Amino acid sequence: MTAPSGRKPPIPLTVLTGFLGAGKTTLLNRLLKDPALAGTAVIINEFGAVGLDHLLVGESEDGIIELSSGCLCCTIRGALVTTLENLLRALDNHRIERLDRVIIETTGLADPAPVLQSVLLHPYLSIRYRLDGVVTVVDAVNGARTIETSWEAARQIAVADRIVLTKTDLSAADPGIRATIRRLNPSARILNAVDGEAEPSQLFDTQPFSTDGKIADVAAWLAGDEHEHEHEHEHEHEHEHEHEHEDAHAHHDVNRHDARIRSFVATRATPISRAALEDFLSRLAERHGEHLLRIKGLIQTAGDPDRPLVVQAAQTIFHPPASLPAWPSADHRSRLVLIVRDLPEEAEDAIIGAFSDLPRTDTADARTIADNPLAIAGFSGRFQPR
Ligand SMILES: Nc1nc2c(ncn2[C@@H]2O[C@H](COP(=O)(O)OP(=O)(O)OP(=O)(O)O)[C@@H](O)[C@H]2O)c(=O)[nH]1
Repeated sequence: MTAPSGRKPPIPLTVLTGFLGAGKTTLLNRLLKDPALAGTAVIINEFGAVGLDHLLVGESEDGIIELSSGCLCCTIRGALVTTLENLLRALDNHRIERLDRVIIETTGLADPAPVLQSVLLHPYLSIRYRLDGVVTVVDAVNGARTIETSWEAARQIAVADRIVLTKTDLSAADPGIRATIRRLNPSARILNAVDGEAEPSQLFDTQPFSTDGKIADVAAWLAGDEHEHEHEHEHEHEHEHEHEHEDAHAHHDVNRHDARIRSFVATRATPISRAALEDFLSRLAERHGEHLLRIKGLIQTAGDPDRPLVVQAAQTIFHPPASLPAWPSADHRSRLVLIVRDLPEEAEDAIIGAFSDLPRTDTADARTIADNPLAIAGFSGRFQPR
C-alpha cells in the first residue's frame, strides 16, 4: 500500500445495522438523496445467494458496492477489508474524485462486533478511516421479540451510537420498545424515523464511536473476548447459537446463517395475477408464519408486467407492495427470497413448488387449487397488507 498515510484526514465510516427487515435500506435510500451525503460510498452486504437489495436501493447506483453473498460478520470479512483498501487505493490513484464517507450496511443477521474489529484492529484501515459510529435500526413492531430470539439483534442494539426507531406508524407498534432498547443500551440517542425520515446531521459526525456509556459486554466483544462474554452471561441458548453460527460458516454455505436460519429463493417465469399472489402470501403467513424472518420479492404481475411489484415482509408484517417504474435488470422472472428459521425442508419444497405453479385465478380450476401444496382446506381469506 503506497498511500501517504497521515496527510489526509481519516475518512468517516459508519456501520449501519439492524435486524432483518427493520428498515436499513429504506433509511439509506432517504439519506442518499441528501446532498450532504454526496461523495459517500456504500458497501452493501446481503445474506443469501440471490440478493435483491442492489436492485432496490435508489436511483443513484454510483458509489454502491455489493459484497458477494454471505454474512459480513464471518465468511466475507476478508472481502470487506479488501473493499475498504481498494477504495483508498482508488482515491489515492485518483481513479475516484472523492471519498468523503463510507457507509457499510450489514446484513440483518450480522454480529456487528467482527465488522467493527475489521476496521478498528486493522493497522492501516484504522489510520485511514475514522469510525464515525454504529447506527442501528430497530423495528418498533418486531423489535422486542427479535431481541428475545436473536442474540445478533441484541448485540446490534448494544453497540449502537445512534438508534433509529422505525414502524412506529403501525398500529402494532410496541409502546414499550424504547424501554426495552434502554436496557441494552443506556446511552445511545434514539431517533424516531418513520420510513427512514432522518437527517444526516442526526446520524453522522455527531459523536464518534466509543464504548463509553455502553454495557460492559461491548468492550469485551470488541476485544474478541467471547470467553469472558459467555461466562458473564451463562446464557446457554446464546452460547449454543454462537457455536452453530461458527459451524455453519465453516462450511461456507452462503445460504445458511446457522443450523436454524437459511435462505432460499422461489421463482416463476410466467406473470401472476394480484389475487393469486395475495392468496399465496396469505397462505404462506398462515401456515408458516412462525418460521418466516424475511421475505423480499420482485413480482411480474399479469395486470402490469412491465412494472415489477416489490413484495416485502419482516417476520409476519407484510408491508404494502409498491411498483417499480421498470425492471431493474433484464431478468423479468418473479423472484421471492425467503429467510426462514427452523422451517422443515419439505415445507421449503412445497413453497417453491406452489410459487412456481400458482393457480391463476383467471384460469384456475378445482384441480390446480387442490394440487397447490399450500392450499388450506376451506381457506378463502385475502392477503391484507398492513
Ligand atoms: N410502515 C412502515 N414501514 C416501514 C418503515 N421503515 C421501513 N418500512 C418497510 O419495511 C420493509 C423493510 O424495509 P427495508 O428498508 O428493506 O429493511 P432492511 O432492514 O433493509 O431489510 P434487510 O436488508 O432485509 O435486513 C419495507 O417494506 C419498508 O417499506 C416505517 O417506519 N414504517
